[in-house]
Amino acid sequence: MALVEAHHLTKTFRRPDKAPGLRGSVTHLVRRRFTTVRAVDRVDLSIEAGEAVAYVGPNGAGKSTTIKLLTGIVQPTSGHVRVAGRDPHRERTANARQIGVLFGQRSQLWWDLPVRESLALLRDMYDVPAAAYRERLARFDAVLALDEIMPVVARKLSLGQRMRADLACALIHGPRVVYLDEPTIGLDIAVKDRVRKFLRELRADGTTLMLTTHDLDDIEDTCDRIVIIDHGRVIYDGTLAQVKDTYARQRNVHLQLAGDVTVPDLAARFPAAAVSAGPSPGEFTVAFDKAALTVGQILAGVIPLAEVVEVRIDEPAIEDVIRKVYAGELVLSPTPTPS
Ligand SMILES: Nc1ncnc2c1ncn2[C@@H]1O[C@H](COP(=O)(O)OP(=O)(O)OP(=O)(O)O)[C@@H](O)[C@H]1O
Repeated sequence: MALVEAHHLTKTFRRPDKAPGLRGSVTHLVRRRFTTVRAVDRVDLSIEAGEAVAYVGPNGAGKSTTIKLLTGIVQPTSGHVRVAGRDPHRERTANARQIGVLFGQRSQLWWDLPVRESLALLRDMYDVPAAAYRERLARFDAVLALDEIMPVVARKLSLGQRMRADLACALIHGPRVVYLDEPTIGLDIAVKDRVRKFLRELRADGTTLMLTTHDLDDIEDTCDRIVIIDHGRVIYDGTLAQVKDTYARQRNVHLQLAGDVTVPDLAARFPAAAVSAGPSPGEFTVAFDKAALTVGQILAGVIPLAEVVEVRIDEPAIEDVIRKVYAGELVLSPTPTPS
């Protein structure tokens, strides 16, 4: 059985349907009307131990609500969810021992306590053995540089320091599954790198990760699998490589050539590609579908025409694909087949 299992998981909220202003409030008191919002709509998920899954979607897609369902904070309206065989809502206390949660926009630190004391409180709450506690702190310190923030009262931490401390708090009890909701939001590049490195190490240790993020570099750095949600529904679930291969097959090869080669010369060689001249003499870009042509074939076609001084290949970025999905320009099939 998978570590995280959801079947037709659904959460609806009732939102008051109220006209603005005092008149709207009074009318609402007399005649209550509500709109039902399906925040999560028949979501199926199956995450195996040790996987790192990116859970992405536009604002309001239902990401945070899914995390809240998996952590047991909210109860499903319908459907089924199990984490390590447990019902997260009904068995909240037992579930809390096996999961770690980080909400990037909210802290779980005790505001008036130094970081060291927040960690010690969590150690006691979760009955973490002394040796495991010391070993974990040492390991976290190596990547998150905790020592320098241990004596600082939480409310005096900068955002980056707070996130490092919160990550340690979310993991001090050695959870099997970690849910991270926007773990790098608002952080500068140096702290982002530190956090991503930490996530990679966690993953290497066999911890299962589920990550919601708007920062696509987080995904490329940490996850192999991506689940895209929109309007509460899963619209794609597959590997990152599959998304790229299936929906981002366009490749660009930039060539610097020595000799009298023209765009028509190259275009005649590669009728299936689009050839354009670069900004300097001898520079060309060959844009092609990787299913139709390979870089090797392009080089083999160019070498008889001119000396190749430099070659650069653009890999498709996952954000291009996801941006198109968000903008409605690309419709992903839920079970894509690789080309
Ligand atoms: N407690 C609530 N009461 C009413 N509606 C809610 C509640 N929580 C979430 N919603 C609605 O459910 C939908 C999904 O919200 P959710 O916060 O899960 O989205 P999200 O993908 O995490 O968005 P974001 O990227 O902006 O954080 C939205 O329409 C939101 O307004």
